[in-house]
Amino acid sequence: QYIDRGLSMLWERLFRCGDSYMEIQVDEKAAGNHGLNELYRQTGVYVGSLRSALNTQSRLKAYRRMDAAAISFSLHDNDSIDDSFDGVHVSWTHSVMEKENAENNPSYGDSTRRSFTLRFLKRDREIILPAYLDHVSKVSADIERKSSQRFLYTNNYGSWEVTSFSHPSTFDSLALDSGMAERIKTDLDTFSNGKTFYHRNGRAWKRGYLLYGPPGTGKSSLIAAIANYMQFDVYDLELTKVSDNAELKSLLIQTSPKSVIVIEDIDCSVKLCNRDGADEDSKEGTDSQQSSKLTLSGLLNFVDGLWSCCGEERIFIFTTNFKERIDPALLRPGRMDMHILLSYCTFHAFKKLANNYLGIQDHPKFLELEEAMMKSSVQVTPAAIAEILISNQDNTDVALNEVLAAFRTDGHIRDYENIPTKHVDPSIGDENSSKGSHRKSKRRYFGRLMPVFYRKAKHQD
Ligand SMILES: Nc1ncnc2c1ncn2[C@@H]1O[C@H](COP(=O)(O)OP(=O)(O)OP(=O)(O)O)[C@@H](O)[C@H]1O
Repeated sequence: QYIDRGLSMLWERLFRCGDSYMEIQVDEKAAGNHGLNELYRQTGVYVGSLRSALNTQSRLKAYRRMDAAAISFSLHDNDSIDDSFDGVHVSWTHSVMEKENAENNPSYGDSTRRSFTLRFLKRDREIILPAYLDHVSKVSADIERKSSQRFLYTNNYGSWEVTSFSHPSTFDSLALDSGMAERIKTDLDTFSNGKTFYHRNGRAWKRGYLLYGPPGTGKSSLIAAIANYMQFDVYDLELTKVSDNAELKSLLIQTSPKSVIVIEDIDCSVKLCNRDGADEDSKEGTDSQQSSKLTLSGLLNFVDGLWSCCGEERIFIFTTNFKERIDPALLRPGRMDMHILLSYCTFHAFKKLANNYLGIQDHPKFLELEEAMMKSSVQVTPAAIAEILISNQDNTDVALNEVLAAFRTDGHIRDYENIPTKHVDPSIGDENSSKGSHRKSKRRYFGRLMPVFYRKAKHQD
């Protein structure tokens, strides 16, 4: 096999020797003994990810990084693989030379010298250099990010505490209105591919989403789905645990690029002072008041100020049950670019939940259900429907009858607009505060909200 391979490489070289080729060697070690060459490692990841690697290679190397969720592949020693970029054909060869051949070169101290060689026609050099090598670096960084463990950070008075993030929510599991998932995914894709656009227009490469709507309509689940779609880490910012603007800035600086920064229930997080640093009772803000407090202008700067650009490709997400209670300054484009209403369960969303929890795409009862949903004077959250379906997942008929009953019931009805505001004093921002216990119970019951049905609101967005 080795002789065959050697002969075919020799034949290829002889055959191509008349052509004007250019070769670029990417050594494992950086020139001048400066440690390992990052581009070598990235090339290994890249060539192993090429579709042709699995389809055409007769042998590959497999490995798993310490923090990686998936197995990766790389080229075997002295094998070659083809690739194309912008219509140009290139090939990579992974060469491994034993010490006898490498010992004349003092820069290689260990027993083997490994390198990748990129080969392409000289006339294509304008296309390949340096764009193709940049492409190799970018693709491999994306692959590594997607296959590695992701993290959920929560702030605790000035620093982030970290735990692994493995929320299962995806755009496929979410029950959303028709076309909404596609619209959000398109926006995320445009954002993700928009580095040049943002830089050319002098804008920070960040995007803000406001998710609003009644409790139990999937705001937290959508955040998890967005983070999973983008393969980003999540920073869950609890404003009640931020003592002042300086601390907010310091937390922001500690976040990494390619992350989602979330402030849930922004309307009830803290009683923010106005933009001048004065709260509603005292309109005369001073400099010292501003720095010793968390103010609205501190929060505005967090989302849109100079420091908000300290890490690239970041997504800010605010959630609220009451959009009208948020200061308009926070909501303007550039801060919250897309406002997404998550509302009560429509028939379209219900079918998704029925598929998720009962495994059915259609049922004779669906017609009756659709009619009941249209005529009903009550509205049911996806969380409540999900709860009914989970409790009756072994019996489809019972589950569907209970959903029908929910839309025909007069019991458990609340007026959504009458839910009290959950404002709390920032000075009591601990787990015993009403906000703290709201968030605590929300975390405890994540996915298990009590079924509460709401009367149809008179003025819905
Ligand atoms: N649109 C949805 N699609 C699928 N499941 C949903 C949806 N909405 C709610 N659920 C289910 O209900 C549970 C609670 O939803 P979630 O916490 O995302 O709601 P929320 O809108 O963030 O509520 P709150 O305003 O109280 O924070 C989820 O774990 C999920 O199982």
